[in-house]
Amino acid sequence: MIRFENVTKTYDGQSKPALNNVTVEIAKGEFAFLVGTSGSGKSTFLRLILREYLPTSGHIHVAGQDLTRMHGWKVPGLRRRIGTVFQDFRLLPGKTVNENVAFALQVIGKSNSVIRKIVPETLELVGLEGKGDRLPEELSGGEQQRVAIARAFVNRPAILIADEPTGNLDPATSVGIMKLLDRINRSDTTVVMATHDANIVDQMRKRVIELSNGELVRDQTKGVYGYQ
Ligand SMILES: Nc1ncnc2c1ncn2[C@@H]1O[C@H](COP(=O)(O)OP(=O)(O)OP(=O)(O)O)[C@@H](O)[C@H]1O
Repeated sequence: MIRFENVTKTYDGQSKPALNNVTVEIAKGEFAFLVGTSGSGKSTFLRLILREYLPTSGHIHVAGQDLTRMHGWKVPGLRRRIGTVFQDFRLLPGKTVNENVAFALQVIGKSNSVIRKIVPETLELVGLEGKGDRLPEELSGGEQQRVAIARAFVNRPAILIADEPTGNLDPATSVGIMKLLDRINRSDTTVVMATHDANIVDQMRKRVIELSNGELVRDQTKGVYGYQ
């Protein structure tokens, strides 16, 4: 589903690469944690999957397409197949939960009747039934992250990318969010999650890919966080 072949990414004006000759493959339906100290290249890895940047060298294949050869007009189609969740939720303020989730369907041209059916189904899936008319600012952090996950998943993407999704949440709330991501993964969605949350990684025992100074230094099935 995601394949990096000798991928190096050096940002403009930098001498040191943010990612250095990374080769890795994440299969359809897998759940992979991306760990590493601050600045090790995790966000760069995720942004390359979304084709926010092209690699400086190497090749990236996502959902059967070679991103280095992909025409720019195809990028929105690629991103429709990838849901994204971030530490800071990134919900639209002043829009209700229903509107936040519906927005993801409106931009891809789904009809109102489809939206009226799918939005409540997805809110129920993430445990927010009955909260569709609330505003994000009226919800707890954990609930806001559930809205963000509903919005990321409402279009049933092939891949879900999560960058520190539990970074702003307390441990108990984080466990709830991880159960939800696990459930989404079991519905055959490939999940790649960058995290600094050692407890979560140690509890979940999923694949762990570790970056250090832009290099892939560990790739472990049923892995642990593994460093301080
Ligand atoms: N837009 C950019 N321009 C220049 N350098 C960048 C840019 N984005 C990231 N970098 C650099 O690339 C390296 C990797 O950064 P990246 O954000 O991928 O790390 P990270 O592992 O996600 O860190 P964190 O855990 O703090 O989010 C760092 O040295 C960073 O300073």
